[in-house]
Amino acid sequence: MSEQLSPIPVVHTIDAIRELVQEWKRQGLSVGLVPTMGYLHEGHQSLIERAAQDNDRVVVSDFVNPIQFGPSEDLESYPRDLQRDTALVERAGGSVLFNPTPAEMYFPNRTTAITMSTITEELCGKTRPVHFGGVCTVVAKLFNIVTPDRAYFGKKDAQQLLVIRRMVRDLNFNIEIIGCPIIREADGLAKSSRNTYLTEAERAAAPVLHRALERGRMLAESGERSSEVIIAAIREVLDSEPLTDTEYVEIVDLETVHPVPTLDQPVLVALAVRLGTTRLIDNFFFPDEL
Ligand SMILES: Nc1ncnc2c1ncn2[C@@H]1O[C@H](COP(=O)(O)OP(=O)(O)OP(=O)(O)O)[C@@H](O)[C@H]1O
Ligand SMILES: CC(C)(CO)[C@@H](O)C(=O)[O-]
Ligand code: BAL
Repeated sequence: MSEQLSPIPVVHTIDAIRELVQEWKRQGLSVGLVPTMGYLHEGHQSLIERAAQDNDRVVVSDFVNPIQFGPSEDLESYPRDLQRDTALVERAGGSVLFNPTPAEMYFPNRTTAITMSTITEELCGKTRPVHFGGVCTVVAKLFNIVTPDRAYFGKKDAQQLLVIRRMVRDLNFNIEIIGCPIIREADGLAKSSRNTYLTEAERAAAPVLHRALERGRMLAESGERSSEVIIAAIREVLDSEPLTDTEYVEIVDLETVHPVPTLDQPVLVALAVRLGTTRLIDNFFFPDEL
């Protein structure tokens, strides 16, 4: 089943996307996968453009994955606009949009899931306990359905990138994982589908996340190695904005995702902040190498 909203096909079934990819593989073409939850913006666009540079064909999945949302999270209100997404995928050089329904992706009596321990319990995992299990399960399914040569993930969701790399290593997926840089608004706010939830006042306050991280990065670049000092400096900037409610600011090891006292190895400096009801994340890798 495939419907023509624009010149690129929009495919809704697993059989149809498999058929398309198998035909490409018969022709010896390489395939990139960009997993998304839709409501696409320039962050997603950069992933698709990179995938189109590296591969002959690019599958963009557009699926708001119900099993990665907790019961009190925003599954129902998550923004959706398939028509706009299709146009963006086409402009960015994608070959097909894969937009299954939840019923197509999940059998009603599904009993198999991927669970990962330790690294999914840190950072966002503390307040989103079911999140990474749901992400790993859907990404593993997408990997099996699309069988891409390469898959593209944004560094904005840095813990997700570390988790997916680990899953690929642990379960021997023969897929190269490419981490892509964070795309930002002119005022520094990381682009995110959830930015649309912000009120005018919250949107005006939101660049404080990036300003706070830049303060931390400057300290690290000027030789500061104490996590405590850097975290305190980041928190001070966040606290200067009355609308912020900080969930965490942490500096973690890239392998264990466990907090480290000093920046003596490559680290991820990550934060999650609530502005009203909207939860935003941002980060930087130090050194910026992943
Ligand atoms: N600003 C960005 N720069 C680079 N990559 C991004 C950016 N925003 C999202 N991505 C990446 O796009 C992929 C799909 O993400 P998703 O569809 O959840 O978008 P999102 O804007 O992050 O949404 P949300 O608001 O739910 O966090 C992920 O790999 C994510 O890291
Ligand atoms: C990787 C992903 C598409 C899985 O649903 C999602 O977590 C996201 O959009 O980052
Ligand atoms: N980009 C992460 C998807 C989520 O927050 O559910």
